[in-house]
Formats: sequence, C-alpha cells, structure tokens
Amino acid sequence: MTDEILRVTDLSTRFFTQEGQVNAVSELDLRIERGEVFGIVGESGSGKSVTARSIIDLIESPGEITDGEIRYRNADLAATIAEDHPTAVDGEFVKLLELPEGVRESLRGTSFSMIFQDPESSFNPTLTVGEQLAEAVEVQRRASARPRSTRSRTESAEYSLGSLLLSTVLPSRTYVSEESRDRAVELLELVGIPDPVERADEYPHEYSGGMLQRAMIAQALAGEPDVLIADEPTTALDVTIQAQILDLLDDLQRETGMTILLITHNLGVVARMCDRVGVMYAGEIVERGTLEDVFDDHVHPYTRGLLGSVPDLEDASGRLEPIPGNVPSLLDREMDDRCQFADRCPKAMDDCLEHPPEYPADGTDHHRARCVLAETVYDDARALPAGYFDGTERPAGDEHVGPVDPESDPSDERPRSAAETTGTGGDRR
Ligand SMILES: Nc1ncnc2c1ncn2[C@@H]1O[C@H](COP(=O)(O)OP(=O)(O)OP(=O)(O)O)[C@@H](O)[C@H]1O
Ligand code: NI
Repeated sequence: MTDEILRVTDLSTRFFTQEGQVNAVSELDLRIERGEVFGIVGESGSGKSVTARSIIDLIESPGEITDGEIRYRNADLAATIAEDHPTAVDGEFVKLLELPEGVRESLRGTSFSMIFQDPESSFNPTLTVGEQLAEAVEVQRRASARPRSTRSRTESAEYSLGSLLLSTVLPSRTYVSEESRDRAVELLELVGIPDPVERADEYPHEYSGGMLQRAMIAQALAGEPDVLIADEPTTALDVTIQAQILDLLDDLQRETGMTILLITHNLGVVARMCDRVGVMYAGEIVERGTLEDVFDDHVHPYTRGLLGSVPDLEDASGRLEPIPGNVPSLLDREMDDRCQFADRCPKAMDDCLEHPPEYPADGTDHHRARCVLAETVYDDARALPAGYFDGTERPAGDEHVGPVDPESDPSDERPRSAAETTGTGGDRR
C-alpha cells in the first residue's frame, strides 16, 4: 500500500519576462511517498528549483503557477480546513493551490521546509544563531497552537516573520521564551554542532560554512516539518563537509521519518541518498523510477548522458561533464512541440518530432520515461539527419553537431553523447 504525502499533477510554472514567456516547469507530475528521499536531478536550468519553489509556494512575480494541482496529505490539516475551505480538501488531501494565501504560508516551516545552497541567505547577520533558531521555534509553536481556520491576514503576516525563508525580516527577541531558547540549543545539538550552548550565542559569521549549513538544517527542522526540500544543499561545500552534511540528512531522515525532496545535479548524491529519482530536462521529468531503474535500466538517452558524464558515482564531488549541445532556453517561442532533448540526442528519430508522452519503461508503472525508446527500438533508417535542428543539413563529422572526439570514427555521422563515447566498454569511469 502506498502512503503518498505529496501528489503534484500537471504542474506548469511560467515566468513572464521581457524576453517572453519562460516555460520553466511544464505539466509535471510527481508523487512522493511519506518517509522517502526523492531526488530530482538534471542539468542547470532544467527546472528543478522552480519545481521545488512551486511546491513550497515561493514563486514570485514575474513567475506564476499557471496550471496544475498540488495535493498534500495531512488528515488533521484537512479536517481543520474542511469547514472554511471545503473545495481545498479531498479526503485526507489538502489542495495547496486552493488554499488562501495566509493558510498556505502558515504551512511553511510546519509542513514544508526548505534548505538551500547558501546558508547565509537564511540567517540575519545581526542576530545570534541561537536567537534566530529560538524565534523559528517560537513562530512554529504559535502557528500550531492556533487553529488555521481562524487566522486573519494580519496574523498570518506575523507568522511569516519567522518563516524560515523570509530571513531578511528581523525576528524580534521579545517573543522568545526560555523554552524556545532551550529548544534552539537542542536543535543545534541534533544537527551535530559541538558546544551548542556556546555556539548558540555566536553570530552567523562566526560559523564555518559547514557549521552554518548545519544550523540552517536546524532552522528548517524547528517546525518539525513533514517534508524537507533540500535544493543543492551541499553544492557549495568542499567534499568532506558535503559527505558529513549528507550523512546528517540521512540520519535525521531515519530518526524523524521525514520525507525529503532532494534537488541536485550530482548523480553521486542521488545514488547515495535517494530511494527514487526523477530526471528532469526542460521543465519535464523525462525519466523516473527507483535508483536501479534509473542507474541500471535507463531508457532515456538524456539519463544515459548524465550517467555517462559522472566520473565516479561513489564520489560525492563527481561533477557532470556537460552533455554536448545546450540546455534549451525554455522560452515559449523557441520551444517546438517535440521531444525537448531531440536536438542533443544521439538517437533522435522522426518519431521524436512529436512530443512524447510518459511511457511505462519496462511494463512496470514505477519506471517511466518520456521517450519513444520505451516503446520502440532505435532504427537508424529513421534517424534524423545530423544538423537537422540547425535548419541546415551539415556534413558528417561537422563539429557543431557533436562533441569533439578524436577517437570517434569519422564515418560515423551520428553525434555521440558523452555516455556513448565513454560508456560503451561497460566501464564508465
Ligand atoms: N525569477 C525568474 N525569472 C525568469 N526566469 C526564471 C526565474 N527563475 C527561474 N527562471 C527560469 O526557469 C528555468 C528553470 O530554472 P531553475 O532555477 O528551476 O533551474 P534548475 O534546474 O534549478 O537549475 P540550477 O541547477 O542551475 O539551479 C530556467 O530557464 C530559468 O532561467
Ligand atoms: Ni536550482
């Protein structure tokens, strides 16, 4: 039996910029089970952060969620809200996008929390870490002490002061009780900060990068959230510290049973942390499944490209070598209704000029790929000619269409992905 905590259906998030409409996330589906670590992986600009921010309600103008539904399972919350907002409730699920803004805001910290790459942005430099954690605890306590249905706009604005994400607003010491201060020290201890009593009285700049990252995690845990969204939480740290922070998240997940949505461009991190993974490209999840599905039985050439470009999956520092070609701009006017990866794909065929649906990848429902190769075998006869997407057909071997690979056979006219050039011998390192 599944215990879905989050169900995102058909989510589209757009940015309406001066250059035009950016389709950052398009018709995205996502189901996350309670207690799992779900990874979203993909190159820069694929829409990972926008997906996360859409879930936690941090999309700001000129961005907008233009379509879709986000359901969060929380029976207590559903029961509390049902009276005032019946249309926002379906059984144990709360439809987040139908909640009034104040109620949605109040879920930040208590239901969902987010940690980021740069902990500095989560702390106010003029207050001690302990004060800020205590304030976060206080705000979350007050938030859960009052029934959500009776909150006024002013009250919700007050809650948002302590919202872990609005760190630019000064929290005020006067709200903080002794109990909350004690809890702040406990939280610092929980995330492995030595001498937590003393460290609580220090300012953010007195913390090292790794310690501040821990403190940010403590801050995110202050409201005992159901779902922790971690957006590249270790990217800015050096390798040893990265490994320690990942261990910490792993331990905390085990101890608290919380659900983690982990965003990364690092497949080594996915391999180490996640139960299931969604591979994201151009605002869509193009392949999803268990770690085994995605690492060992992948269908999508993009997944293969990502895997082939990882030097060492055991190494948390493993960086992606770029896949040849560019990530699409996601500008609406530049996007055709085709497979978005076709222009970089070593196996693009005529079929790929139509936008592929998500196919079951090997007859199972949990492994799915948005690629015709889930259904059809690759057929050279139907391959798109090299240079097809440049508008001109280029001669074979033209360096514009593929990586410069001195060892490739010049008579082979298909561009190769990094995976193909490095992974064919069965040894991808
Ligand atoms: N505030 C914004 N205004 C305009 N466009 C935006 C804004 N935020 C994101 N985008 C666009 O949305 C798309 C997806 O961005 P997103 O930040 O989600 O990518 P990402 O996968 O998280 O990349 P990275 O690994 O670099 O963090 C990009 O094309 C980006 O330019
Ligand atoms: Ni991002």
